[in-house]
Amino acid sequence: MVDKALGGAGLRGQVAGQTALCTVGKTGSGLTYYGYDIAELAEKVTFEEVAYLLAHGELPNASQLADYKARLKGMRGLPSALKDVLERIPADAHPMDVMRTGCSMLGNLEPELSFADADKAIERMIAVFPSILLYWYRFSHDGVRIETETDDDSVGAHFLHLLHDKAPSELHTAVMNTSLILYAEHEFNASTFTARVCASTLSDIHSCVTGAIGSLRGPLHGGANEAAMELIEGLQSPEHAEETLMEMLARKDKIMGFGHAIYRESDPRNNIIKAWSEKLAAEYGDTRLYDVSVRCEEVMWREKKLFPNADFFHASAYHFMGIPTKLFTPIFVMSRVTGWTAHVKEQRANNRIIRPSAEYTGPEARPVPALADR
Ligand SMILES: CC(=O)SCCNC(=O)CCNC(=O)[C@H](O)C(C)(C)COP(=O)(O)OP(=O)(O)OC[C@H]1O[C@@H](n2cnc3c(N)ncnc32)[C@H](O)[C@@H]1OP(=O)(O)O
Ligand SMILES: O=C([O-])CC(=O)C(=O)O
Repeated sequence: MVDKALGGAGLRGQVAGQTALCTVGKTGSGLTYYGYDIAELAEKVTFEEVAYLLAHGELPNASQLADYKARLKGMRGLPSALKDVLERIPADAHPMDVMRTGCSMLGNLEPELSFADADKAIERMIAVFPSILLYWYRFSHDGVRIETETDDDSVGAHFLHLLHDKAPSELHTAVMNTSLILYAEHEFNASTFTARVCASTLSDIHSCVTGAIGSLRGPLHGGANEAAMELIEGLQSPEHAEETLMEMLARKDKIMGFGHAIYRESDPRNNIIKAWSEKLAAEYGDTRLYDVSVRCEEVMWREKKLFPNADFFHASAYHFMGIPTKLFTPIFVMSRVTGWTAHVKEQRANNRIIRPSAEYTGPEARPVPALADR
Protein backbone atom coordinates (compact mmCIF):
# COMPACT_ATOMS: atom_id res chain seq x y z
CA MET A 1 0.00 0.00 0.00
CA VAL A 2 1.45 3.42 -0.99
CA ASP A 3 0.29 6.71 0.51
CA LYS A 4 0.22 8.97 -2.59
CA ALA A 5 0.60 12.21 -0.62
CA LEU A 6 3.96 11.08 0.74
CA GLY A 7 5.39 9.72 -2.52
CA GLY A 8 7.21 6.42 -2.80
CA ALA A 9 10.94 7.35 -2.69
CA GLY A 10 12.73 6.20 0.45
CA LEU A 11 9.93 3.61 0.84
CA ARG A 12 7.85 6.53 2.11
CA GLY A 13 4.25 5.65 2.79
CA GLN A 14 4.76 1.94 2.16
CA VAL A 15 3.75 -0.45 4.88
CA ALA A 16 6.84 -2.62 5.38
CA GLY A 17 5.58 -4.83 8.22
CA GLN A 18 3.44 -4.87 11.32
CA THR A 19 4.11 -3.68 14.84
CA ALA A 20 2.19 -3.55 18.10
CA LEU A 21 4.80 -1.32 19.71
CA CYS A 22 4.10 2.16 18.56
CA THR A 23 1.97 4.49 16.45
CA VAL A 24 3.52 7.53 14.82
CA GLY A 25 1.34 10.33 13.46
CA LYS A 26 -1.78 8.20 13.51
CA THR A 27 -4.02 11.18 14.19
CA GLY A 28 -1.79 13.62 12.33
CA SER A 29 0.65 14.26 15.14
CA GLY A 30 0.30 11.64 17.87
CA LEU A 31 2.80 9.16 19.28
CA THR A 32 1.92 6.18 21.45
CA TYR A 33 3.95 3.30 22.94
CA TYR A 34 1.77 0.18 23.33
CA GLY A 35 -1.27 2.48 23.32
CA TYR A 36 0.02 4.97 25.92
CA ASP A 37 0.26 8.58 24.78
CA ILE A 38 3.78 10.02 24.85
CA ALA A 39 2.69 13.14 26.75
CA GLU A 40 1.15 11.05 29.52
CA LEU A 41 4.16 8.77 29.73
CA ALA A 42 6.52 11.76 29.87
CA GLU A 43 4.49 13.25 32.70
CA LYS A 44 3.74 10.20 34.80
CA VAL A 45 6.40 7.49 34.52
CA THR A 46 10.15 6.91 34.53
CA PHE A 47 12.32 5.83 31.61
CA GLU A 48 12.82 2.47 33.32
CA GLU A 49 9.04 1.89 33.27
CA VAL A 50 9.00 2.70 29.56
CA ALA A 51 11.97 0.38 28.93
CA TYR A 52 10.11 -2.39 30.75
CA LEU A 53 6.91 -1.63 28.81
CA LEU A 54 8.75 -1.92 25.49
CA ALA A 55 10.44 -5.16 26.53
CA HIS A 56 7.35 -6.85 28.00
CA GLY A 57 4.28 -5.16 26.50
CA GLU A 58 2.91 -3.90 29.84
CA LEU A 59 3.99 -1.34 32.41
CA PRO A 60 5.60 -2.98 35.46
CA ASN A 61 3.90 -3.15 38.84
CA ALA A 62 5.86 -1.86 41.85
CA SER A 63 7.71 -5.08 42.57
CA GLN A 64 8.49 -5.77 38.90
CA LEU A 65 9.87 -2.25 38.62
CA ALA A 66 11.98 -2.58 41.76
CA ASP A 67 13.44 -5.89 40.49
CA TYR A 68 14.03 -4.47 37.03
CA LYS A 69 15.84 -1.39 38.36
CA ALA A 70 17.92 -3.52 40.72
CA ARG A 71 18.97 -5.75 37.80
CA LEU A 72 19.94 -2.72 35.68
CA LYS A 73 21.90 -1.22 38.58
CA GLY A 74 23.81 -4.46 38.96
CA MET A 75 24.83 -4.52 35.29
CA ARG A 76 26.73 -1.22 35.00
CA GLY A 77 30.22 -2.67 35.28
CA LEU A 78 32.51 -3.04 32.26
CA PRO A 79 34.49 -6.22 31.53
CA SER A 80 38.23 -5.48 31.50
CA ALA A 81 38.60 -6.51 27.85
CA LEU A 82 36.00 -3.90 26.93
CA LYS A 83 37.83 -1.27 28.97
CA ASP A 84 41.03 -2.16 27.09
CA VAL A 85 39.31 -1.62 23.76
CA LEU A 86 37.76 1.68 24.89
CA GLU A 87 41.15 2.93 26.08
CA ARG A 88 42.53 2.40 22.58
CA ILE A 89 39.94 4.55 20.86
CA PRO A 90 41.34 8.07 20.23
CA ALA A 91 39.89 11.20 21.84
CA ASP A 92 38.94 12.59 18.44
CA ALA A 93 36.84 9.54 17.51
CA HIS A 94 33.17 10.23 17.10
CA PRO A 95 31.33 9.00 20.21
CA MET A 96 28.81 7.24 17.97
CA ASP A 97 31.68 5.16 16.61
CA VAL A 98 32.63 4.43 20.21
CA MET A 99 29.08 3.22 20.88
CA ARG A 100 29.15 1.07 17.75
CA THR A 101 32.47 -0.49 18.72
CA GLY A 102 31.48 -0.84 22.36
CA CYS A 103 28.27 -2.64 21.47
CA SER A 104 30.05 -4.90 19.02
CA MET A 105 32.78 -5.77 21.53
CA LEU A 106 30.16 -6.53 24.17
CA GLY A 107 28.66 -8.97 21.68
CA ASN A 108 32.01 -10.74 21.50
CA LEU A 109 32.45 -10.94 25.24
CA GLU A 110 28.87 -11.69 26.23
CA PRO A 111 27.27 -13.15 23.09
CA GLU A 112 23.59 -13.87 22.83
CA LEU A 113 23.99 -17.60 22.34
CA SER A 114 20.28 -18.28 22.09
CA PHE A 115 17.22 -16.11 21.51
CA ALA A 116 16.12 -17.17 24.99
CA ASP A 117 18.97 -14.93 26.25
CA ALA A 118 17.54 -11.83 24.53
CA ASP A 119 16.02 -10.17 27.61
CA LYS A 120 19.24 -10.51 29.57
CA ALA A 121 21.29 -9.10 26.69
CA ILE A 122 18.83 -6.21 26.32
CA GLU A 123 18.98 -5.30 30.01
CA ARG A 124 22.75 -5.47 29.90
CA MET A 125 22.88 -3.04 26.97
CA ILE A 126 20.49 -0.57 28.61
CA ALA A 127 22.55 -0.68 31.81
CA VAL A 128 26.02 -0.56 30.33
CA PHE A 129 25.74 1.84 27.37
CA PRO A 130 26.26 4.97 29.55
CA SER A 131 29.25 3.22 31.14
CA ILE A 132 30.76 2.43 27.72
CA LEU A 133 30.37 5.98 26.50
CA LEU A 134 31.64 7.73 29.60
CA TYR A 135 34.47 5.33 30.39
CA TRP A 136 35.88 6.16 26.95
CA TYR A 137 35.03 9.86 27.20
CA ARG A 138 36.55 10.43 30.62
CA PHE A 139 39.64 8.31 29.86
CA SER A 140 40.35 9.96 26.50
CA HIS A 141 39.46 13.52 27.54
CA ASP A 142 40.33 13.71 31.25
CA GLY A 143 42.87 10.88 31.55
CA VAL A 144 40.89 9.14 34.32
CA ARG A 145 39.70 5.56 34.61
CA ILE A 146 36.24 6.05 36.13
CA GLU A 147 34.31 3.60 38.26
CA THR A 148 31.12 2.97 36.29
CA GLU A 149 29.19 1.17 39.03
CA THR A 150 27.28 4.01 40.67
CA ASP A 151 24.31 3.78 42.99
CA ASP A 152 22.17 6.16 40.95
CA ASP A 153 18.53 5.25 40.75
CA SER A 154 18.06 5.75 37.01
CA VAL A 155 19.84 5.44 33.68
CA GLY A 156 19.67 9.21 33.21
CA ALA A 157 21.19 9.97 36.61
CA HIS A 158 23.88 7.32 36.05
CA PHE A 159 24.84 9.03 32.79
CA LEU A 160 25.02 12.54 34.29
CA HIS A 161 26.89 11.28 37.36
CA LEU A 162 29.61 9.62 35.27
CA LEU A 163 29.90 12.69 33.06
CA HIS A 164 30.13 15.33 35.78
CA ASP A 165 31.64 13.24 38.60
CA LYS A 166 28.79 14.14 40.93
CA ALA A 167 25.19 13.09 41.43
CA PRO A 168 22.89 15.29 39.31
CA SER A 169 20.26 17.72 40.57
CA GLU A 170 16.60 16.73 40.68
CA LEU A 171 15.86 19.01 37.73
CA HIS A 172 18.56 17.48 35.53
CA THR A 173 17.55 13.97 36.52
CA ALA A 174 13.95 14.75 35.56
CA VAL A 175 14.97 16.19 32.19
CA MET A 176 17.12 13.16 31.37
CA ASN A 177 14.23 10.91 32.35
CA THR A 178 11.88 12.72 29.98
CA SER A 179 14.42 12.88 27.20
CA LEU A 180 15.07 9.13 27.36
CA ILE A 181 11.31 8.47 27.27
CA LEU A 182 10.84 10.74 24.24
CA TYR A 183 13.61 9.04 22.27
CA ALA A 184 12.79 5.45 23.24
CA GLU A 185 10.69 4.25 20.33
CA HIS A 186 9.46 5.45 16.96
CA GLU A 187 8.07 2.65 14.79
CA PHE A 188 9.88 1.98 11.49
CA ASN A 189 12.39 4.83 11.53
CA ALA A 190 15.67 4.21 9.66
CA SER A 191 17.69 2.82 12.57
CA THR A 192 14.88 0.58 13.82
CA PHE A 193 14.29 -0.71 10.33
CA THR A 194 18.01 -1.49 10.14
CA ALA A 195 17.69 -3.52 13.34
CA ARG A 196 14.66 -5.37 12.00
CA VAL A 197 16.31 -6.20 8.68
CA CYS A 198 19.27 -7.62 10.58
CA ALA A 199 16.97 -9.52 12.95
CA SER A 200 15.10 -10.99 10.00
CA THR A 201 18.21 -12.94 8.99
CA LEU A 202 18.08 -14.50 12.49
CA SER A 203 21.28 -12.71 13.44
CA ASP A 204 22.25 -12.01 17.07
CA ILE A 205 20.96 -8.99 19.00
CA HIS A 206 24.32 -7.18 19.24
CA SER A 207 24.62 -7.23 15.45
CA CYS A 208 21.11 -5.75 15.18
CA VAL A 209 21.94 -2.95 17.62
CA THR A 210 25.40 -2.28 16.17
CA GLY A 211 23.85 -1.80 12.72
CA ALA A 212 21.12 0.42 14.17
CA ILE A 213 23.73 2.65 15.85
CA GLY A 214 25.36 3.13 12.45
CA SER A 215 22.04 4.22 10.93
CA LEU A 216 21.21 6.55 13.81
CA ARG A 217 24.56 8.35 13.46
CA GLY A 218 23.67 10.23 10.25
CA PRO A 219 22.57 13.90 10.42
CA LEU A 220 19.25 13.13 8.71
CA HIS A 221 18.35 10.91 11.69
CA GLY A 222 19.76 11.00 15.24
CA GLY A 223 22.78 13.10 14.31
CA ALA A 224 20.43 16.06 13.80
CA ASN A 225 20.56 17.06 17.50
CA GLU A 226 24.30 17.70 17.22
CA ALA A 227 23.85 19.52 13.91
CA ALA A 228 21.12 21.68 15.47
CA MET A 229 23.49 22.62 18.30
CA GLU A 230 26.15 23.66 15.79
CA LEU A 231 23.59 25.96 14.20
CA ILE A 232 22.17 27.60 17.33
CA GLU A 233 25.47 28.14 19.12
CA GLY A 234 26.48 30.51 16.31
CA LEU A 235 23.30 32.58 16.66
CA GLN A 236 23.84 35.63 18.87
CA SER A 237 20.24 36.89 19.14
CA PRO A 238 16.74 36.21 17.78
CA GLU A 239 17.37 38.86 15.09
CA HIS A 240 20.60 37.11 14.10
CA ALA A 241 18.70 33.80 14.01
CA GLU A 242 16.12 35.33 11.71
CA GLU A 243 18.76 36.71 9.32
CA THR A 244 20.83 33.53 9.30
CA LEU A 245 17.88 31.25 8.65
CA MET A 246 16.54 33.46 5.87
CA GLU A 247 19.96 33.29 4.19
CA MET A 248 20.14 29.53 4.65
CA LEU A 249 16.66 29.04 3.24
CA ALA A 250 17.50 31.26 0.25
CA ARG A 251 20.52 29.00 -0.39
CA LYS A 252 18.19 25.99 0.00
CA ASP A 253 20.28 24.68 2.91
CA LYS A 254 18.73 22.02 5.08
CA ILE A 255 18.03 23.17 8.62
CA MET A 256 18.81 20.27 10.91
CA GLY A 257 16.24 19.51 13.59
CA PHE A 258 13.30 20.52 11.38
CA GLY A 259 10.89 18.45 9.32
CA HIS A 260 9.91 14.83 9.55
CA ALA A 261 9.29 11.89 7.28
CA ILE A 262 5.91 11.04 8.84
CA TYR A 263 4.58 13.93 10.92
CA ARG A 264 3.05 16.68 8.81
CA GLU A 265 2.17 19.43 11.32
CA SER A 266 4.20 18.90 14.45
CA ASP A 267 6.30 16.37 16.33
CA PRO A 268 4.50 15.60 19.62
CA ARG A 269 7.86 15.29 21.38
CA ASN A 270 8.82 18.87 20.58
CA ASN A 271 6.58 20.77 23.00
CA ILE A 272 7.63 18.47 25.82
CA ILE A 273 11.37 18.93 25.42
CA LYS A 274 10.88 22.61 24.53
CA ALA A 275 9.18 23.22 27.90
CA TRP A 276 12.11 21.57 29.70
CA SER A 277 14.57 23.62 27.67
CA GLU A 278 12.82 26.81 28.78
CA LYS A 279 13.05 25.75 32.44
CA LEU A 280 16.71 24.82 32.06
CA ALA A 281 17.47 28.14 30.37
CA ALA A 282 16.05 29.99 33.38
CA GLU A 283 18.14 27.88 35.75
CA TYR A 284 21.25 28.35 33.58
CA GLY A 285 20.79 32.11 33.78
CA ASP A 286 21.39 32.77 30.08
CA THR A 287 18.41 32.21 27.83
CA ARG A 288 20.10 33.07 24.49
CA LEU A 289 20.10 29.52 23.12
CA TYR A 290 16.46 29.04 24.04
CA ASP A 291 15.45 32.42 22.61
CA VAL A 292 17.24 31.86 19.31
CA SER A 293 15.71 28.37 19.08
CA VAL A 294 12.23 29.83 19.50
CA ARG A 295 12.92 32.33 16.72
CA CYS A 296 14.18 29.51 14.46
CA GLU A 297 10.91 27.68 15.11
CA GLU A 298 8.90 30.79 14.16
CA VAL A 299 10.89 31.44 10.98
CA MET A 300 10.74 27.83 9.78
CA TRP A 301 6.99 27.63 10.25
CA ARG A 302 6.34 31.04 8.69
CA GLU A 303 8.60 30.45 5.68
CA LYS A 304 8.35 26.69 5.03
CA LYS A 305 5.61 25.24 7.24
CA LEU A 306 8.35 23.11 8.77
CA PHE A 307 8.32 22.38 12.52
CA PRO A 308 10.99 21.32 15.01
CA ASN A 309 11.31 17.56 15.39
CA ALA A 310 12.40 15.80 18.61
CA ASP A 311 16.00 16.80 18.02
CA PHE A 312 15.83 20.59 17.83
CA PHE A 313 15.08 21.65 21.43
CA HIS A 314 17.08 18.70 22.72
CA ALA A 315 20.16 20.62 21.58
CA SER A 316 19.66 23.57 23.96
CA ALA A 317 18.30 21.34 26.74
CA TYR A 318 21.37 19.09 26.71
CA HIS A 319 23.69 22.08 26.46
CA PHE A 320 22.12 23.72 29.53
CA MET A 321 22.89 20.52 31.46
CA GLY A 322 26.58 20.80 30.55
CA ILE A 323 26.53 17.88 28.12
CA PRO A 324 29.18 18.22 25.37
CA THR A 325 27.61 18.38 21.91
CA LYS A 326 29.30 15.27 20.62
CA LEU A 327 27.62 13.17 23.32
CA PHE A 328 24.10 14.18 22.20
CA THR A 329 23.48 11.38 19.70
CA PRO A 330 24.89 8.65 21.97
CA ILE A 331 22.20 9.62 24.52
CA PHE A 332 19.70 8.81 21.79
CA VAL A 333 21.35 5.36 21.56
CA MET A 334 21.06 4.88 25.34
CA SER A 335 17.32 5.39 24.95
CA ARG A 336 16.48 3.94 21.53
CA VAL A 337 18.19 0.65 22.38
CA THR A 338 14.91 -0.13 24.16
CA GLY A 339 12.87 0.39 20.99
CA TRP A 340 15.36 -1.34 18.68
CA THR A 341 15.52 -4.44 20.80
CA ALA A 342 11.74 -4.58 21.27
CA HIS A 343 11.47 -4.59 17.47
CA VAL A 344 14.09 -7.31 17.22
CA LYS A 345 12.00 -9.49 19.53
CA GLU A 346 8.83 -8.66 17.61
CA GLN A 347 10.50 -9.48 14.29
CA ARG A 348 11.80 -12.78 15.61
CA ALA A 349 8.37 -13.74 16.95
CA ASN A 350 6.84 -13.58 13.47
CA ASN A 351 9.74 -13.69 11.08
CA ARG A 352 10.21 -13.82 7.37
CA ILE A 353 13.51 -12.57 5.97
CA ILE A 354 13.13 -8.93 4.82
CA ARG A 355 14.07 -8.90 1.19
CA PRO A 356 12.24 -6.40 -1.02
CA SER A 357 12.58 -6.22 -4.78
CA ALA A 358 14.32 -3.53 -6.84
CA GLU A 359 13.16 -1.84 -10.01
CA TYR A 360 16.00 -2.40 -12.48
CA THR A 361 17.35 0.76 -14.20
CA GLY A 362 20.65 -0.59 -15.63
CA PRO A 363 21.73 -1.52 -19.17
CA GLU A 364 20.08 -4.21 -21.30
CA ALA A 365 21.64 -7.66 -21.08
CA ARG A 366 24.99 -7.64 -22.97
CA PRO A 367 28.02 -9.85 -23.58
CA VAL A 368 31.23 -9.41 -21.54
CA PRO A 369 33.88 -7.85 -23.83
CA ALA A 370 37.43 -9.26 -23.85
CA LEU A 371 39.89 -7.25 -21.71
CA ALA A 372 41.72 -5.99 -24.84
CA ASP A 373 38.46 -4.59 -26.28
CA ARG A 374 37.40 -2.44 -23.28
C1 LIG B 1 14.71 11.95 15.62
C2 LIG B 1 14.80 12.06 14.16
O1 LIG B 1 15.47 11.30 13.50
S1 LIG B 1 13.86 13.28 13.44
C3 LIG B 1 14.67 13.67 11.94
C4 LIG B 1 15.98 14.35 12.21
N1 LIG B 1 16.54 14.87 10.98
C5 LIG B 1 16.64 16.17 10.72
O2 LIG B 1 16.25 17.02 11.50
C6 LIG B 1 17.30 16.54 9.43
C7 LIG B 1 16.58 17.68 8.71
N2 LIG B 1 15.33 17.19 8.16
C8 LIG B 1 15.30 16.49 7.00
O3 LIG B 1 16.32 16.30 6.33
C9 LIG B 1 13.98 15.94 6.54
O4 LIG B 1 12.91 16.71 7.00
C10 LIG B 1 13.79 14.46 7.00
C11 LIG B 1 15.01 13.61 6.61
C12 LIG B 1 13.60 14.40 8.49
C13 LIG B 1 12.55 13.92 6.32
O5 LIG B 1 12.82 13.88 4.96
P1 LIG B 1 11.63 13.77 3.87
O6 LIG B 1 10.62 12.81 4.33
O7 LIG B 1 12.26 13.55 2.56
O8 LIG B 1 11.02 15.25 3.96
P2 LIG B 1 9.76 15.85 3.23
O9 LIG B 1 9.29 14.97 2.13
O10 LIG B 1 8.79 16.27 4.26
O11 LIG B 1 10.38 17.18 2.58
C14 LIG B 1 9.54 18.09 1.92
C15 LIG B 1 10.32 19.27 1.44
O12 LIG B 1 10.78 20.03 2.56
C16 LIG B 1 12.18 20.18 2.49
N3 LIG B 1 12.72 20.03 3.84
C17 LIG B 1 12.44 19.01 4.67
N4 LIG B 1 13.13 19.18 5.80
C18 LIG B 1 13.82 20.33 5.65
C19 LIG B 1 14.72 21.01 6.50
N5 LIG B 1 15.04 20.55 7.70
N6 LIG B 1 15.27 22.17 6.06
C20 LIG B 1 14.96 22.64 4.84
N7 LIG B 1 14.12 22.02 3.99
C21 LIG B 1 13.57 20.88 4.41
C22 LIG B 1 12.67 19.05 1.63
O13 LIG B 1 13.93 19.34 1.03
C23 LIG B 1 11.56 18.95 0.63
O14 LIG B 1 11.71 19.96 -0.32
P3 LIG B 1 11.61 19.66 -1.90
O15 LIG B 1 10.21 19.11 -2.06
O16 LIG B 1 11.85 20.98 -2.50
O17 LIG B 1 12.66 18.65 -2.16
O1 LIG C 1 10.66 8.34 12.72
C1 LIG C 1 11.62 8.83 12.12
O2 LIG C 1 11.77 8.76 10.87
C2 LIG C 1 12.67 9.56 12.83
C3 LIG C 1 12.33 9.85 14.25
O3 LIG C 1 11.67 10.81 14.57
C4 LIG C 1 12.81 8.93 15.27
O4 LIG C 1 13.39 7.89 14.95
O5 LIG C 1 12.62 9.23 16.46
